[in-house]
Amino acid sequence: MSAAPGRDVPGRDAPGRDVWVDATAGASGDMLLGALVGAGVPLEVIAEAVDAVTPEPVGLSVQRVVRCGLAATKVHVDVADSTHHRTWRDIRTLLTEADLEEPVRRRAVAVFHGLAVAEASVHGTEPDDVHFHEVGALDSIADVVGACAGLVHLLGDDGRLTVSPVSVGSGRVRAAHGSLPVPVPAVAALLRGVPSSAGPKGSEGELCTPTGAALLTVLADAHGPQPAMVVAEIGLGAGDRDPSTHPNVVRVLAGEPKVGDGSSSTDVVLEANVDDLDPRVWPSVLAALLEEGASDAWLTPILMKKGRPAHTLSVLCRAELAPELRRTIFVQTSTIGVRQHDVLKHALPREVVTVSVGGEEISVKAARLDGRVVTVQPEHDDVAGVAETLGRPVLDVLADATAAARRLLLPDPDAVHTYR
Ligand SMILES: O=C([S-])c1cc(C(=O)S)c[n+]([C@@H]2O[C@H](COP(=O)(O)O)[C@@H](O)[C@H]2O)c1
Ligand code: NI
Repeated sequence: MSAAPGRDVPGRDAPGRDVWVDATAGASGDMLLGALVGAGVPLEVIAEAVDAVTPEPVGLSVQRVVRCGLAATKVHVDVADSTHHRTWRDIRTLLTEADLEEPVRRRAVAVFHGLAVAEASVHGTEPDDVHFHEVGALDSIADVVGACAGLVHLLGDDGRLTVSPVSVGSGRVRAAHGSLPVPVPAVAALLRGVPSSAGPKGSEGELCTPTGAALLTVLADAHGPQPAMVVAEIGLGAGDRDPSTHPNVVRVLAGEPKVGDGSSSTDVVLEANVDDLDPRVWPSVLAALLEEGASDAWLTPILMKKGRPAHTLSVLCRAELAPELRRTIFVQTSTIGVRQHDVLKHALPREVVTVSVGGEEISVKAARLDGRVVTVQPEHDDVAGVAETLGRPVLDVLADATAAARRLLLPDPDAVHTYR
């Protein structure tokens, strides 16, 4: 199998939006498509990705509908062979050979892989051999690929996807194997470790489908209430059902991450005092914590009880990462206790630009206050690498990179007090 030439979306200076998906009324693939279109994703973006994957034509159309009094968007997916069964192997081949943007392909493969693992675990088979039944039909491929393309369009290169607690419904539902309990087994497996509940009072039936659960869990960067953001677009996506108990819609809110005043920061600091760890281990502990998403990790020398020299390990991270990072601390150090404090973090909006020194590229991080650049910092690893390549002192390359970045970003780069 040869991979199609993937497209890395070159030159798309994606102004990444953060996205919050409200799945408190459940979610399915087509509801997510509707919500994405409602939030401003052009239908052509979704159609182009779906056409690249599906072997037979898939028709997509948009309808304005009302669900329990709320105006919403319904995306209809029209296919000819909606009962065709495919294995995960078949679908992986379709995705691998399709002319898709790489970020879309990566996500679609991950979502189907998540579905295959969940189905295999509940049916006692191997993921590669999972027959997707309803989920393998063209319309479900369209749901997954279309939703991935829509999300990539909104998120850009650096947006974050947060998903609310997921409502699953209650009762039983008819599927290929007869009547299944809700949440259906694949949904229950996919939602392991993620907040979920039955959902709106009085609602019956399947609110979250396996496709919806896979999209939400595999693609989410975080789970929780709406993060601090300046909302720009709102989309409500409808499915087929319109119960009287609640508006049966998924909501997508997209906007700018709210940074700059730190007023609703959800960061935490994890801390432990450690006096009995082989000091040679610390560098790999810090590296592992940073690799797993910590914003910063550091050691402070301290003098502990009984006059013992020791270290305080401090880890700054987003609140949702705390459980995983705490686990890493317990596994990789000798501590048997970890403290946790909430911290208010004031973060300036930052951007990364590329400058050239001696024909070599160096990334430079710049931060703005009230729209004006207040600091430029060349990435030290880049500087050191370029210094080695050019056979020049690191300090010289650092000075050249800083000067180049100042020329690029500052109105008067030579002024002594340019930043004020
Ligand atoms: O056919 C099978 S094996 C099947 C298994 C499961 C499990 O949870 S296991 C669930 N279902 C039902 O199929 C439809 C598919 O929904 P999608 O929108 O995700 O395609 C849904 O009603 C599931 O409950 C089928
Ligand atoms: Ni199943």
